Amino acid sequence: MPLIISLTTMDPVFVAAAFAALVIVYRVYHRYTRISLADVPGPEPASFIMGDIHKRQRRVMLPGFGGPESKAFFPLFKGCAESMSNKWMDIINTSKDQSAVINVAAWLTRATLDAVGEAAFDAHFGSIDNNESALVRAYTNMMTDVFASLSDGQIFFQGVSKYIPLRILRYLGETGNGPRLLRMREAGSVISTVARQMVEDKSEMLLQGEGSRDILSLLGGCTGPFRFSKSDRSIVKANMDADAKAKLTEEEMIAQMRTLLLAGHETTSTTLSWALLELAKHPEIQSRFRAEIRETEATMHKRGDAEFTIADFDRMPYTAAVIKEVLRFSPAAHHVHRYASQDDILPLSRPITTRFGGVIHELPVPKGTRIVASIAAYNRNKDLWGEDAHVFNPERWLNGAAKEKKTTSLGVYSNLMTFGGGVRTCIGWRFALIEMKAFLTEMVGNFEFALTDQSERVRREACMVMIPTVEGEVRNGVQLALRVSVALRTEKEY
Ligand code: HEM
Repeated sequence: MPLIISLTTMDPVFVAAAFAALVIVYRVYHRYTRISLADVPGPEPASFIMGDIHKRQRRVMLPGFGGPESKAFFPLFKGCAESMSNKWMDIINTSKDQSAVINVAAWLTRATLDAVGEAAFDAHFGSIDNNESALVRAYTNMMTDVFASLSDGQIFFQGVSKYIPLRILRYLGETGNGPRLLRMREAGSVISTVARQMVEDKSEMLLQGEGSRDILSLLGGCTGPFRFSKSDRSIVKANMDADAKAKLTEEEMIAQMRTLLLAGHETTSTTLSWALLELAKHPEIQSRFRAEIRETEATMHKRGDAEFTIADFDRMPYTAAVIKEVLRFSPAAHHVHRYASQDDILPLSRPITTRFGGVIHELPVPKGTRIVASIAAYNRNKDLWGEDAHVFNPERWLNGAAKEKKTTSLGVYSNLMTFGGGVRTCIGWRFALIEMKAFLTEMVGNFEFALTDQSERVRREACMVMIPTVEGEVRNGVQLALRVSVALRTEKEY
């Protein structure tokens, strides 16, 4: 009571000032005693937003990327790999010493573009035969032309772009005339035209009852979440008749196709390129890998088959180990972005020392926080992968070392972060695995890969994916030149 009485007799200005001072003291006390993300040392983040639109679009596409669907594409991937290796064989046969220096990364970009075209859209781009088509020209070196070697000004703009309203950013993207923007718009326009044409062609085919197993057919055909209506001549319009929760507008469909075309070939070709570089650096690993391929071919011939089947891979543990190690060691996408949609607290597997010397065991993540999660750092974290985390060593997948230290279980495949994780996990990860098996067994079965004088200068250039380039020659785009020769077979191995 005496306190209340004395407060009521005090000068109100003094009371207000005292109250404000108390609030400030409390705020300062709270700021320095509470754990804050701001105290954790780390880089500045950026992000994109999750939401219902994403959920709906993903639900529409998911049926096309299941296990059986991806496995069914194996012969098709093998066909694309064979077309490429036939071309390499021609180059080698016409060279003087039965070997040739080939920019394997550039070939793989085109071969995997053909593979995603056939599998996802039942479209025959013919990129392996014709590297001058509009689509191939649109994609060739697009990532390095647009994203490589940014100037200080461009990096600064990227940093501040998160404070600029989306509408203004879009306007700048549509009207700006810098060479990178022009390149991106030109490529985008070619790719959209091809996508629209594919939708039209597929609509016509489905009308004729010729839908196949490709993803576009699943979107517009009878096995997907949409029903193709004969009274309507377009997949997109048919899709508009479908359940409102699971429909794509025309623009969304074209956008999805553009995403699939890009995400479905740059990532796989890049990973395959890094695989070949590691095999060239480690001839003993390459030989062991080839020996397993030969052994499987022998079994296959014995039973009267001429081609690998998907089941053969279950008997190829070293192949699986090489692929896992490539995915760990050289993840195509080096980081993913997240945006916290609600307040959360992350428990830490290892305490962090804050910038003020405090030790924290959990991390508050306030709503709205932008997060950059490093795939490359997770995949080479010594706590998880051991002291040799920075060494390319497929053996770790066979001797149990890869599993030994795991306290976490992350992602969709072998505790690797390569395909991301959670609601935005790579939709095409099974597709990619089957494709990589098809390409690697074809390439390593037929060819030997060795380093060249240029190999020392090969660098990963972060252009959304880690593109192989040559130091000092980034403007020349994707480059990974290896010496390729025919892998000899003994009499018995034919
Ligand atoms: C080795 C090959 C591949 C790698 C390393 C890879 C990696 C990734 C990563 C890291 C993400 C982001 C996940 C996240 O934010 O958490 C992603 C998303 C995506 N990937 Fe892949 N990817 C590969 C192959 C493919 C293929 C072959 C396709 C399609 C044919 C594909 C289609 C997509 C799509 C559509 C998304 C967006 C998914 C969503 O936001 O829901 N990817 N991929």
